[in-house]
Amino acid sequence: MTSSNNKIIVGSEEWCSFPALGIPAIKARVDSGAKTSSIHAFNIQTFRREGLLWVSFEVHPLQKDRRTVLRCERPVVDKRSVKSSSGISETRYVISTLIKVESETWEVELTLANRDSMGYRMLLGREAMKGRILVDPELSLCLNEPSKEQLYDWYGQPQKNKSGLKIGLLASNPDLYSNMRLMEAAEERGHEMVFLNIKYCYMKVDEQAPEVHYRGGKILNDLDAVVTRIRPSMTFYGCALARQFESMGIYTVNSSSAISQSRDKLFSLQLMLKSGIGIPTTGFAHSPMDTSDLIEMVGGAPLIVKLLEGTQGRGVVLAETKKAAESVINAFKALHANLLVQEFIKEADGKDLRCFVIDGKVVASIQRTAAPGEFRANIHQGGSASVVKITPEERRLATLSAKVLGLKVAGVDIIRSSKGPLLLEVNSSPGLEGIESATGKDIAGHIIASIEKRLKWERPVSSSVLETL
Ligand SMILES: Nc1ncnc2c1ncn2[C@@H]1O[C@H](COP(=O)(O)OP(=O)(O)OP(=O)(O)O)[C@@H](O)[C@H]1O
Ligand SMILES: [Mg+2]
Ligand SMILES: [Mg+2]
Repeated sequence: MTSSNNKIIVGSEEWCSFPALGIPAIKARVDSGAKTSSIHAFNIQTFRREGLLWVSFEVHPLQKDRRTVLRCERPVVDKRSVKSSSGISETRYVISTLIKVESETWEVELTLANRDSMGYRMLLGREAMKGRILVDPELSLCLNEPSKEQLYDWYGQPQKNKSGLKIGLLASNPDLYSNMRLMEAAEERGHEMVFLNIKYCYMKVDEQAPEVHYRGGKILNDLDAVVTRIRPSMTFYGCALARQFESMGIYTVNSSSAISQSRDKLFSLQLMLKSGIGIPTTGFAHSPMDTSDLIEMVGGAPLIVKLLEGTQGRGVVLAETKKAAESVINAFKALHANLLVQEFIKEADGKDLRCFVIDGKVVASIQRTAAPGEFRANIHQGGSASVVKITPEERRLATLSAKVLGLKVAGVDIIRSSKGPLLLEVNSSPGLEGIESATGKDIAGHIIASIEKRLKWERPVSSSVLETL
């Protein structure tokens, strides 16, 4: 349908295609409120071709279907930095490519977004529609809609037989970004993932036939692997469940022993030191009497006092003078808390590194920078994240720390001191949001891939005809 001035009339959602990207059909949400158009892209990687910066990325052209994947390549025409509400800066690449709507073809700019826009794989913004399209928001799907047969022809029959792995996600909150991404990545790679709420699992401790049951009485006996994402407050019970799965011969990542070990901060730092990993000079105490000696032990003020139970930067205090240090330690003492005093690495200038280690390799790293006037780089304390290139020494430190604790997946925090990189801590359930949005990498996919490798699972040859497009 066209208007009197020959513009194409569209409704709120329409099918279009991108001939130069090899996308024969994709349904777009028409959104004149957005300036630029965007496409939901993942596994975004840049490379150089004939001196130009190119980007390669994958697209799921069909809604609610993560198994159909197209890989596309285009030169980068622009990079835009978008800062999310959580303070994470994200680089979005912009490409220019041909769009085809009905029988008309023209060049448009597309932002590669790594989030679904309201369940649509693409968003058609007003710049792309300028001079060519009129929107009637009362209508939808006014243009030619591809038939089911046509879609099968282009994208292959939907696969019915499940040949993937069955993986459990042992965690507490299915709505957490990290957990949603793991579920998505497993499905994307052809597996079935079930969310197992730690609270709803119970077990039969039996030498011959150990079992895990799930709320309602279902016996969990058909899992190939379990991804363990245990929050600190659930360490005891979560690790007991992980151990139970292990005794049933199910592969766990991370394993129960590695998690319990890494949750004990004193023990894990002692293990690190034994392997020659450098940490800031640290003193440990439980409600100490000899406050003054404790302070001298780590070189005097300024120093850092940490509650052993703290996370996300809570319970970490900078004491600038000996007096301040004494009062903080005495206050913690009154709480009968386990505490740690540590040399303050001033030259780190409010920055630290988070290296994400999977299977002995650093797959992504970010630098976290504290908000002005703050020394803690935690995102939860207003810090911001950016991509960083780490040195070979930092890489070694990160992989060795994960290895010493036996963690297949680890978030290793490193601080840059004048004596070289020092280890701050190792996290056995590192969050994915900060690192994925800052680097654009599919870390969840990496985790699932490491399970496939360990279980020697091979991807069945795709029945689709995508290669020929
Ligand atoms: N010795 C130190 N010198 C300088 N800065 C430090 C030191 N220790 C910690 N920091 C800063 O404070 C932040 C928080 O410290 P740390 O990571 O030890 O505790 P946490 O973040 O509460 O624990 P978790 O990461 O498990 O949530 C670090 O990210 C770092 O920026
Ligand atoms: Mg900590
Ligand atoms: Mg930390």
